[in-house]
Amino acid sequence: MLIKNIKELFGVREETVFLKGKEMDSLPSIKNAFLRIEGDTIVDYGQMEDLGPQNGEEEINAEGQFILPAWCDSHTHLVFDGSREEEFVDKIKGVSYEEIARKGGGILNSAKRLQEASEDSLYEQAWKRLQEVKKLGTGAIEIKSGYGLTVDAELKMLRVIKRLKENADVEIKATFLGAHAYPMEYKDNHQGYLDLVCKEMMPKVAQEGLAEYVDMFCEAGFFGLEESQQVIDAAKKYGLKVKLHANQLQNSGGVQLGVKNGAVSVDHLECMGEEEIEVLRNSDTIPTLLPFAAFFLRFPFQPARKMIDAGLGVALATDYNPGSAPSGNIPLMIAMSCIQMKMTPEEAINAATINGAFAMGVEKEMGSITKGKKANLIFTKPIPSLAYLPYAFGSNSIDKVLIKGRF
Ligand SMILES: N=CN[C@@H](CCC(=O)O)C(=O)O
Ligand SMILES: [Zn+2]
Repeated sequence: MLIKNIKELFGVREETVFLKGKEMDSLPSIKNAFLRIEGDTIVDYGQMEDLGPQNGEEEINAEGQFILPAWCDSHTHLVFDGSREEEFVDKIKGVSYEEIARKGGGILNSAKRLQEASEDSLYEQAWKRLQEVKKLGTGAIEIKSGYGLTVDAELKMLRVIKRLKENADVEIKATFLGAHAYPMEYKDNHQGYLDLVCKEMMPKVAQEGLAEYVDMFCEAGFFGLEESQQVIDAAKKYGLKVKLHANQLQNSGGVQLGVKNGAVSVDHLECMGEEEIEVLRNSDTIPTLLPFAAFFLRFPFQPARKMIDAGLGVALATDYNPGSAPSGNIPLMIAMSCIQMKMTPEEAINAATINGAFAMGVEKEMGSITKGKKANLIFTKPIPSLAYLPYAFGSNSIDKVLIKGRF
């Protein structure tokens, strides 16, 4: 397939490197470009004037359109049953997120529903969500368990993710999040639940190859530092990589714990001090910001500007889940990051493409326009500039999406 007359092709990179600090503000591009695809792979690109002889391949005219690499959403909870808008209304009326959780709402509410739902129903609901985010440009997505909280229900969730993986063209990575919340029956027996997660669930997850990552909600009131360390130690034992939900509600030491243990990423980061930034600067752990959760729960937005100005590279992800971020709309998330966190459009796009790809281990195949990578592309409608994308935040500026060489 040959795509011709592209107004501007963005995210063109010969080399795949995680972008940090000032590098994040550059999104290399080619104006008046062509792009050649063979099967599911990008094989060539350049300026129209350098397009050599054509060989009767299928042609697409992208006149007036920009093309970008598809998004890599490195943090979602896409598999869940139903929705939680009654809690949304409670929050409007003044009940806090923690209060809702203490009364058995929140994560436990979703867990109760998920335990009762059939695997087929969960699969169908998640499949619909996947189709919805694909239309908005998502070409790779990480999905966590964590609404099961029993051996059977956690495995059921992970099998749903496995099925999605087998049937979807979007790239999917699975994460085991058994340590998401303590079920009511373990309220006074945390060690009992930790043993269940580490000694019963995790061996099965590893044995069936159901997840590549282990995550935990590392936060006072959920999994404390010592409790999270137990989960990390078990993950290491089973050869699973570590991610953490950290510093959402407090400066709880989650960032430091993640860095100390070589976590791939620490995610959320609403509560960040100088020390956390410094610790991250001296590590390979990726800070992943989840602005939808801050927005939806009316928390302060993550200090993206401060972090990037301090030389850090960040990834952005939606956190798509029924409780704190019921949306997987990356164009909206990019707009929010520009408007509320003062990221430039280039920084936000890099954070949701190449840096997101690193945060979910797909950087060799996705996240940029690079020869040999998958043809995962977003075609915009005719828009005046790249900045128009976040500027016109309520409009859908996406015309079509190509995933692995297919519309
Ligand atoms: N913070 C922990 N877990 C999810 C929300 C879970 C929920 O409220 O259902 C998150 O990433 O925001
Ligand atoms: Zn999350």
